[in-house]
Amino acid sequence: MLSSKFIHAFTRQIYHTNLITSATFNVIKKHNSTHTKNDLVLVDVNDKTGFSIVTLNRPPVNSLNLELLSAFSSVLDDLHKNNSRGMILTSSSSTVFSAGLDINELYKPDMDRVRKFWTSLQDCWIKLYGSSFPTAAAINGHAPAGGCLFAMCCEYRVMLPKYTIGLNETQLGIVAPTWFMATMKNTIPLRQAELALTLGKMFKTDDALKLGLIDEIAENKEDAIHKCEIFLKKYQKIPQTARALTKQSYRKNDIMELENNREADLQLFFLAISDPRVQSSLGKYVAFLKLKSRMKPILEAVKFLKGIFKSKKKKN
Ligand SMILES: CCCC/C=C/CC(=O)SCCNC(=O)CCNC(=O)[C@H](O)C(C)(C)COP(=O)(O)OP(=O)(O)OC[C@H]1O[C@@H](n2cnc3c(N)ncnc32)[C@H](O)[C@@H]1OP(=O)(O)O
Repeated sequence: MLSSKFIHAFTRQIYHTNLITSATFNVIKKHNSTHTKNDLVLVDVNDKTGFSIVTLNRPPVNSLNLELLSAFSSVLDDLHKNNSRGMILTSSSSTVFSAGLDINELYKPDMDRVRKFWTSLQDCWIKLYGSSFPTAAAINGHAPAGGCLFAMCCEYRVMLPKYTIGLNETQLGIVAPTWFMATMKNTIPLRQAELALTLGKMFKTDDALKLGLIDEIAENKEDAIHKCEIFLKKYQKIPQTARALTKQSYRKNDIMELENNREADLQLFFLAISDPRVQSSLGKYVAFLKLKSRMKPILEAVKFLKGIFKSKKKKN
């Protein structure tokens, strides 16, 4: 049976696509500017296509904290209300799409804040995965864990070469929630999803393409956005309501599973982060990331010296 919330969402969709007149679309058309949600999420509507480029903008790595998730959730509401023609999700970083959940939200958490954090993550997933408007991701950098999740929620993925994408949770000693797994099962073949999830595997761009985790490779961010636009334009000839309801029907079991069990999912999350073994893994991971970040200049210097050494050897 459909949950009342889901029926409401469907009804709202029909209302939006059938009853809201072109006046709503004109509002979008007039605004060809960049809107900000606390600067953490930038929205740029193209007046010719009606597509919104939504840019995650939390340097250095777009790690998903409460504030970023709340801003993103509110952007998704706005796009829905404005009957958006389509969304392209990307990042303001030149090397990272999103580093996934902000580990600082999970490690030694404040319980009041972490409740809001997880609830916001649930909101974003429900709104993005079940959005009435078509979505594509221009993955212009690494996309581990939550970054991969948001990319997989979109209906089409274009990625730049030499980056990595995947649900790496098991490598951190944590278990991806069932709705993360469901999103991956909806994206790549079941058997491959099981292997990828249990191994916590991160895929390089080429391998992600072979697996079907992404749909295309682009030369640069501009090309990625262009390829996403070509994908979204395919829907311009398809009646909006039929497209939206087909997508939502396809994804409804996964969405209803979470909609109907939000509190249980929250309790499971609390249980996981209260486990001393999980906290210990997260603590080690935070320390590893910090060390890696501090070692960067040294590693880069070593790489540079190696390069000089190699070219001198070639000359001799
Ligand atoms: C318990 C149930 C919950 C289950 C669900 C979990 C889902 C998740 O999303 S868990 C998060 C998993 N994310 C990762 O494993 C990614 C970790 N980060 C990286 O692999 C790399 O940072 C990167 C490949 C994304 C980028 O590499 P790059 O060399 O460009 O940057 P770094 O020098 O590594 O990082 C810069 C800076 O950012 C901090 N940082 C990186 N990732 C996170 C993060 N996820 N949360 C918080 N902070 C992060 C890193 O420590 C550096 O900070 P400092 O310069 O201040 O040390």
